[in-house]
Amino acid sequence: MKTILVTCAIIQFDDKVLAVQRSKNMKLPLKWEFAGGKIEEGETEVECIKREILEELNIKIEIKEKLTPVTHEYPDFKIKLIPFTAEYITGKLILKEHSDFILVNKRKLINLDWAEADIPILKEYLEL
Ligand SMILES: Nc1nc2c([nH]c(=O)n2[C@@H]2O[C@H](COP(=O)(O)OP(=O)(O)OP(=O)(O)O)[C@@H](O)[C@H]2O)c(=O)[nH]1
Repeated sequence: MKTILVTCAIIQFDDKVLAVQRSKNMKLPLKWEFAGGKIEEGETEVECIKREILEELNIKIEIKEKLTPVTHEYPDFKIKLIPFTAEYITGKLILKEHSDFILVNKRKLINLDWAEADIPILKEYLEL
């Protein structure tokens, strides 16, 4: 099975963190994730995550740190999910693809129904 390369960003807004919910017509419907998307040809990981965040959320972010990538096999596809921590810089948050978002205290993130590939990332982030 081919592995899809996907970046995602854990975006901090002061003391809160952004999580977004996939819409019911996307893959992994209604699961929570960190915004991001597939790396395009000729693009670096950092270029990808900044582009995806602008496209999906209409905001600009500053990348802080790369966390450990996670390879995960779903029943019908396999991804390598490449996480970054980031900080919100500017722009009004507008959801272009997702059905919902939440800004929560880091410790409350664990209560959401996450896409499976995100669980190890969330654990690493909670230990930072
Ligand atoms: N952006 C993002 N995608 C994730 C995360 N966790 C995770 O399993 N994924 C999966 O990675 C895949 C690629 O992300 P994407 O956002 O570009 O995909 P997409 O919905 O446009 O895919 P599609 O157009 O093929 O349906 C999705 O199938 C998504 O389910 C995450 O935290 N962020």
